[in-house]
Amino acid sequence: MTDVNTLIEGAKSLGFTLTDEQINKFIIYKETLKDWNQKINITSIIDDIDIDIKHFIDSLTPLNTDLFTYGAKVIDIGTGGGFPGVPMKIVRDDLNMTLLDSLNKRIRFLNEVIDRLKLNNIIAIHGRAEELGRKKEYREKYDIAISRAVASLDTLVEYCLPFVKKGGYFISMKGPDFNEELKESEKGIKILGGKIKDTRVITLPKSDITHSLIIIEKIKETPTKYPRGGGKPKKKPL
Ligand SMILES: C[S@@+](CC[C@H](N)C(=O)[O-])C[C@H]1O[C@@H](n2cnc3c(N)ncnc32)[C@H](O)[C@@H]1O
Repeated sequence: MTDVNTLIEGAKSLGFTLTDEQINKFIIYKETLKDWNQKINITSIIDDIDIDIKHFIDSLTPLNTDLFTYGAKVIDIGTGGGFPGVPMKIVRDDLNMTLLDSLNKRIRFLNEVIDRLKLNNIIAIHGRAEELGRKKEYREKYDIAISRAVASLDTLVEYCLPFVKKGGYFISMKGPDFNEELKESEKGIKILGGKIKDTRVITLPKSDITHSLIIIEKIKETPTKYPRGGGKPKKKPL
């Protein structure tokens, strides 16, 4: 018998009462994750309770901001095994979700997850953020860009802010000590058309793990020369 209590109680303390259908989707997601993880490297977190807390519950924390309006168009950049995008989509079926990753084997895994969980209005795309962010079909088309554990914030703002519409938000999911990173990103945030709106520190339910959300509002269009190519966002952050 799969123990779903941690998931149910953790979600509840964030304000989400999971339906049987949603619980079932999390169970299938976890099975698929553990199964594929034996063949391809998706995550180093493999313990059942750890997956519930560090992947599933943690991924739901951004939904507690009031930014995710009904039907919002969201892109999860560097989604890996689908975090935070897939758990968010399980709980908020109305969201229009794009999952982006530069590793094609992870995209294949995500397509299987989308299929097995029968999720609609969600797509997994293969590409590098700094390349897709220059393309008309993706550039400034999203209400929210979100990213967890992909790069330092000064690099990440150049990956993510180009996708966000004016008036939308980039949410960076970080650890507890974000002040230094945030300071080093201030210049880039301004150049790319962003403005720091809020920072929130969250203790994950059923644990003593502290995480943070850095919320950046897009107040101006990103100048066309960004994101830069040739690996510059990473090698030489703004
Ligand atoms: C450490 S994993 C984190 C995955 C997931 N967000 C999580 O929190 O579990 C980082 C992921 O970002 C992807 N990635 C790194 N740089 C990227 C880029 N420039 N564009 C798109 N994806 C990228 C990697 O392929 C990898 O799957």
